[in-house]
Amino acid sequence: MSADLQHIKQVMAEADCLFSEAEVEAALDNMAGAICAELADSNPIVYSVMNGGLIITGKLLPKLPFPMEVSYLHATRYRNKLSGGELFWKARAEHSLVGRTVLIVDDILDEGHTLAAIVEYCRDAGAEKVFTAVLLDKQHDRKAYAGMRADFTGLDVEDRYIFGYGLDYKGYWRNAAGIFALKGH
Ligand SMILES: O=P(O)(O)OC[C@H]1O[C@H](OP(=O)(O)OP(=O)(O)O)[C@H](O)[C@@H]1O
Ligand SMILES: Nc1nc2[nH]cnc2c(=O)[nH]1
Repeated sequence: MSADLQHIKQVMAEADCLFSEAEVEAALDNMAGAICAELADSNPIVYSVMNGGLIITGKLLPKLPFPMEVSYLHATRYRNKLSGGELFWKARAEHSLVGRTVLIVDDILDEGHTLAAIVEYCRDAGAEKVFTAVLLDKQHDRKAYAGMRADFTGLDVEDRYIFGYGLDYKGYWRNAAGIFALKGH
């Protein structure tokens, strides 16, 4: 086994589990109920924000029993690093958003620059209403603007480097079935 993979395994062995798979699933059920109450009759376009939004979108959407279109956006500002930089767009919307209700699904609202930029992009593209859903909201006072929250949030999480359920550690452990915090961060 390469030294790198040894490190990746070590990171998981030493990590703290903040939320179990069952706790995440319960949070997703709650989110689904709230989203359904708000958006069931809005014929939304749902955008998963790649890569981190992949797992939570796949888990959440089958819990929403109403018509919707589904696609993805790809914007990243961490690029497998532990701190964020400038937002880099890899894929934008292909649908016309004019007059549409849009739901953006991502794994985490940390500082919020990613979500803020995506919301602005959808509004500029003519969306009538833009909603946001994140599994995790990281608790700190470094948000893009004071009091920033998604419209739908699964769990509040402490101010540490998180991985699992779509969130990566150096590109790994997006597949981890729980929410984990990196030792010492
Ligand atoms: O609230 P912010 O501080 O802007 O950070 C949140 C964003 O960071 C992560 O994406 P990342 O840029 O790591 O790309 P990835 O989804 O491909 O991992 C995460 O998936 C969110 O999209
Ligand atoms: N993997 C990961 N990506 C992030 N993007 C913003 N915050 C985080 C975090 O805590 N973990």
